[in-house]
Amino acid sequence: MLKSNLRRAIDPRHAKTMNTSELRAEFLIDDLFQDDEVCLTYSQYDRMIVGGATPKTGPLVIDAVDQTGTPSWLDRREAVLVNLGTSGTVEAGGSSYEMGRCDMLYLGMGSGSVTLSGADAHFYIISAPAHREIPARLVTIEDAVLVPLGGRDTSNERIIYQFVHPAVMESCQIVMGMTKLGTGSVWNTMPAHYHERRSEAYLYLDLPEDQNVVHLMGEPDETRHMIVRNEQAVLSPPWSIHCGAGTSSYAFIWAMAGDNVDYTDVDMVAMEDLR
Ligand SMILES: O=C[C@H](O)[C@@H](O)CC(=O)C(=O)O
Ligand SMILES: [Zn+2]
Repeated sequence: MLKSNLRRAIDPRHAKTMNTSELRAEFLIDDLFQDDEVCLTYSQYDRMIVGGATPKTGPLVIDAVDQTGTPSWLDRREAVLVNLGTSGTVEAGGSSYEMGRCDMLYLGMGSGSVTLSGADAHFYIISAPAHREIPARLVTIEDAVLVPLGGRDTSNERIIYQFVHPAVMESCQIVMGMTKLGTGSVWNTMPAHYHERRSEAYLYLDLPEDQNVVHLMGEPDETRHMIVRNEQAVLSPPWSIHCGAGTSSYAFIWAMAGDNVDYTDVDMVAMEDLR
């Protein structure tokens, strides 16, 4: 079964009036992984699709998705699938890909329907509009470019793994990777930034079931927080910071889409400017 829903783009003037449940309804996706379901959220922020697929008892197929208005969802889009379980298989464009944990599979425009299987697999899905065909590519953690950041004295020692990134491969809009915090480090993306030219989605993972991440969002001088659990995702509008602190160490998958694929094109926020 495939379920998809639409989320509208929220203006920051509206966002700052929202209470906890209103913020969560617009910006948190907490139902990505349901047995034998594909669950897609189509966001009007850069028309990113953020989803999950859990092929528990048999294969799942993604083909037509109402919100895209095309016969097959990748007719005018590209996608990246990440296996968060153990071994899993993805079939697309006449090829079959075996995926280990946290491998990322890039599928270009025109890949057609996608079949996902693996009783112990569950897949995180990101998609964005594309303007040309780029060949599919399986990117493993060995293929990723590592960027160490932060330090122990600021509780943010972490490694950025760039998977779908100009340093590794071409894409149309998607820039995507994973960040793992060192033991004892809890802060991600601090000092904070936003990027007016791209939207972003975070999926928190490797967080123990009884722990939380306090995710910070909002304009730099009007911040709000959401309490996030393991394997829940957050939509980050172009006007919003996106960072957080966990009650333990964790990792997260970040994915962006927008006007450029320049990872460094960010609007940094000075510590003293946060409110
Ligand atoms: O624009 C870049 C994204 O927000 C993330 O890659 C940031 C991140 O992983 C980190 O600082 O920990
Ligand atoms: Zn960012």
